[in-house]
Amino acid sequence: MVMPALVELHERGLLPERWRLVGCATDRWDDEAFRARLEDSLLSSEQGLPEDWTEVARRVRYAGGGFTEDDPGALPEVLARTHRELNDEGDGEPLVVHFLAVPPAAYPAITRGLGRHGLTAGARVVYEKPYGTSLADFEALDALVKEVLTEEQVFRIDHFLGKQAVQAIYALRFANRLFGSQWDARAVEQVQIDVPEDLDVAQRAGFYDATGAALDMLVTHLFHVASQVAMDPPWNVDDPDAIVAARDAVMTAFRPLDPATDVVLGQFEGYTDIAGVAAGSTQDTFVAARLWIDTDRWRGVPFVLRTGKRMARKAQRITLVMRPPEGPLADAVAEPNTVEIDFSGSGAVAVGVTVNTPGPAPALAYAHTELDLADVPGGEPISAYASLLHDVLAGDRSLFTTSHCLRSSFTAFAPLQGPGRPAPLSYAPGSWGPGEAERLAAPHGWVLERRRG
Ligand SMILES: NC(=O)C1=CN([C@@H]2O[C@H](COP(=O)(O)OP(=O)(O)OC[C@H]3O[C@@H](n4cnc5c(N)ncnc54)[C@H](OP(=O)(O)O)[C@@H]3O)[C@@H](O)[C@H]2O)C=CC1
Ligand SMILES: O=C1O[C@H](COP(=O)(O)O)[C@@H](O)[C@H](O)[C@H]1O
Repeated sequence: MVMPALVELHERGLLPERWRLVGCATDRWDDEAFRARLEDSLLSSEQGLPEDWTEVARRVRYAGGGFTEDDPGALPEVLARTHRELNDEGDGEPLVVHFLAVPPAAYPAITRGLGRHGLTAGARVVYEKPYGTSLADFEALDALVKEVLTEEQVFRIDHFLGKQAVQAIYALRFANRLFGSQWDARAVEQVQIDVPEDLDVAQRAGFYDATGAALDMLVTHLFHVASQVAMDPPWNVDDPDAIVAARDAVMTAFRPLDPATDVVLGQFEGYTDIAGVAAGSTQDTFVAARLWIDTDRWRGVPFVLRTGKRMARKAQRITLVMRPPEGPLADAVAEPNTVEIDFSGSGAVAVGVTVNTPGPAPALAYAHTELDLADVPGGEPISAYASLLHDVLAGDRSLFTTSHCLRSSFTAFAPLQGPGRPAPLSYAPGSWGPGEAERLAAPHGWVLERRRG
């Protein structure tokens, strides 16, 4: 994720003139071996190898031997050398960004190590999600991070907040009375945030079996997308503090999940046969949850969230299911109106409406239409990671999460990690997950699944 984003920024001229990438992992490769690995992974990525790969590769360094408090491996020495190199190339103190794209269990040792080995001065540190693995673990990590770093140095990333169409919600709501005036419990019956994935977990079985769908995706990405949909209007969309405050406020109103009635977990058949997955693992690879948000705007409206691996297809969609009409045609309407945001890629906005069928015998029909944001003239879509990495370099924190917000999301999530956690139900690979999840989206069902089969 990080390397393609860096290459994207480089190709668009959005990186500082003098930049370097220092990779750090346990393997004791040299720079050339690391470059070869990056080259392979870029070649097999959607983006491909940049035209000026030689120029990019020239800027890549590698520090092996891992990095912990007790043993920092080669990182301090390679960073010091790189620093000198950059100073020789021009004026101005280089900015160091430590990007922790590692499992959450590694954060405490790395954080302590950054402090102990003198690598924090003037640096920014990006923590991947999940930032903590439970409420207690989050609190411990948060206290440790605050001992070592100032809040201005910390960037807790959740790349779904950087997706273009997740950000496009502001324009939809706040620049269009048509949508903005309907964005509440009076008009909306249900909100669906549906992120099925057809992807397997075999490439990252160790991480995945220690994490599971609910921790990997629900308390992180899906809760954050829910907060973007549900937030009250910030006092100024151009003020990062206003956005952060609006997101924090709505997350405080997330009601703790009730696992007995509002959560269905699943595990795809064959999961425990994957190398790296513990024998008899009860880890979830699917989660569907009904979240209640106790604000005046949303009280009584279920937010139904769903994601899972090896499902029927990949999609990322927010659907506002609107309440039925009142008046003379109320009984003739077969399908609810929908306002939809496809937040994969550069995104799309769609509506489902009831229209008249043209012809001699007028009848009502349901029609669905979609506006691809990539077709908006002048658009130059940027990937979520590139956009967020650019924000880190610029020091813009509006799309990064705060401790307050993560405390609220782990508090709402906590019941699912207690004794009430339901056992995962089995589902067939290539399906939409356990049938039991259907009831959470009642009465209309999961819109994405119904429409696309
Ligand atoms: N994969 C994805 O699609 C996405 C992942 N993320 C997040 O990124 C992070 C990493 O995920 P992913 O890359 O899939 O996970 P991996 O299991 O593939 O781990 C990535 C790297 O972490 C290093 N690592 C593992 N354990 C430790 C440790 N104890 N100390 C130091 N380094 C360690 C490994 O280095 P080595 O091989 O040297 O041990 C490995 O190269 C997670 O927090 C995940 O939530 C976020 C968005 C998308
Ligand atoms: O963080 C993660 O996100 C990916 C999905 O992200 P996308 O933007 O590439 O669609 C998910 O597959 C992975 O399990 C999770 O760790």
